[in-house]
Parts: sequence; C-alpha cells; structure tokens
Amino acid sequence: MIQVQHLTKHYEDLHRGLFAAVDGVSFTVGSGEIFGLLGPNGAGKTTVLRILSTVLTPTSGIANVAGYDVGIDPAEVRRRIGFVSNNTAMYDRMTAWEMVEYFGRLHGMPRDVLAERLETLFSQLRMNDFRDVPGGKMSTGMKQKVSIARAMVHDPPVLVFDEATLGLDVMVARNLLSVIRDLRECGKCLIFSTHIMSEVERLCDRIAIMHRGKILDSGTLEALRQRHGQEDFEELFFGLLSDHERGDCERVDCERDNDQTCGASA
Ligand SMILES: Nc1ncnc2c1ncn2[C@@H]1O[C@H](COP(=O)(O)OP(=O)(O)OP(=O)(O)O)[C@@H](O)[C@H]1O
Repeated sequence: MIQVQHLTKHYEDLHRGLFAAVDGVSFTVGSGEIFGLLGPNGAGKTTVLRILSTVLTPTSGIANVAGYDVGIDPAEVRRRIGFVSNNTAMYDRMTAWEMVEYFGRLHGMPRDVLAERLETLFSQLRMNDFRDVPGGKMSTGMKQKVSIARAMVHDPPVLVFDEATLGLDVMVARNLLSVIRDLRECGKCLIFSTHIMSEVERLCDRIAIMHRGKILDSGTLEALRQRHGQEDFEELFFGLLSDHERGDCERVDCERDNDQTCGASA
C-alpha cells in the first residue's frame, strides 16, 4: 500500500548549509498494518510524512501510495490518504458536523454519499454527543476527534498520524490509540509517528527507528529485540542512537584528518 525507496529530502539553512533532513529512507507498509516511525525531534519523521501526503516534493527517491507516485499523480494520492497531526485548529463558529462536512465537500463527495458517510463516521468515532458543538466550545479531545474525522471523511485506505497524541491528556491519547487499532481491524494502512517509545511498543506491528534523517533499523519489536540482544526497548533505542552519533563523530574526525593530510601534502 505504501512503498518508499531511497527517499531523500535536502534543505538548506544558515547554520547547516545544505543538509539531508531525510537521507535514503526505505520502507513498506501493508493494509491492516500499523507502522511506527520512532525518532527524537528533528529525526525527519514529519518530512517523510509530508512527502507521502504530497505537501513536500522529495529531492530524490520514490514514494508510492496505493499504487500512485506522489510526484507523478499527487491528486490520486490525496484521494487515498488522510493526514492527522497534533494541529487541531478549528473554525470557532462551525460545528463538528459542519466542519467534517466541509472537508467532504472539498473532496468533491456527492451530497447523499457525504450525508451517509458523516453518520457512519460520527458513530464510529463516538462523536454524536457533540455534533452540534461549535469549534470555539470544544475540548481538546473533541477537536482531535474532528481532526481524525475530517482526515477520514473520504474513506482513504491510508492514514498518517504525525505526533497525533502530542498535548493530549492520557485519557484522550488512550482513546486515540484505540481508534487507530480499530482502523487496523478495518484493513487500513496506518503510519504512526511519535517520539514516545511506549506508544509504538503498544500499538505498532513494525517499527522504524529514525535519527538524523536515516532509518537505523526496522522490524517487529520482537525482531529488533533479538537482533540487538536487548529486551528493554528504551535501552535498545538509546543504544542505536548513541552508536549512530558516535559513528557520525568518527566520520567527521576522519574527514577532518583527511582534509589536514591533503592540506599538508598540497
Ligand atoms: N523548511 C525547512 N527548512 C530547513 N530545515 C527544515 C525545514 N523543515 C524541517 N527542517 C529540518 O529538517 C530536520 C527534520 O525535521 P522534521 O520536522 O522532519 O523532524 P521530525 O522528526 O518530525 O521532528 P519533530 O518531532 O521535531 O517535528 C530538522 O533538522 C528540521 O530542523
């Protein structure tokens, strides 16, 4: 359902010059699967997810969603993907129902199909008790449900959750994880990005650990534990990150030595 091969995205900023925010990333995600992207701030998770949802174009590599390449058929990709972030910005005067309906119209859904879809979604996400509450009067949990509903209104086979539990209290976060599990049961293809280890441990079928634009390792939790001979996932995660950082430092030292050697011989 999702295929990503050698995906790279370069940015340029004042401090770092040209750098790879995403550096040769490859993974696949199937239907009925929750794939976790786990990494610290700045690892490159959001950049990968924005490329998948066609908001950003990659510098190189391939990203394919439900059979469509993000660069060649972005409109087809957008029809098949929903994006949920922690940004729950709402229109204060629109009710929950009106907001989700509005997004359905943006997707060009016919009126009768949309009305039926809204009924299904509001029941599935247990939103009927606040369908007439305006954005300005919603709790954070209500807003998060509206965000999920508007990402799902066109019934996409692929759903992306980018740090979606950030800022939610434990009850709301727990409820969101259970909604995601239900979506897996419906056969959806799901990517869940987070920096919270316990969330991927509890939720994800496979996990990719990202750091400084690269996937350091990926697999089921069990496979990762066996490969690294480490039962404690937190230890495993930090071990991988520090090995990678050490490797980076050694590479920089080596390049500096080479430069000096070259300079001396010139
Ligand atoms: N438009 C941009 N221009 C320059 N650098 C950027 C831009 N957007 C992101 N970056 C940098 O790219 C790197 C990856 O950022 P990204 O947002 O993808 O990471 P992330 O894993 O999602 O982290 P976070 O959880 O903090 O959002 C970071 O170093 C970030 O500062």
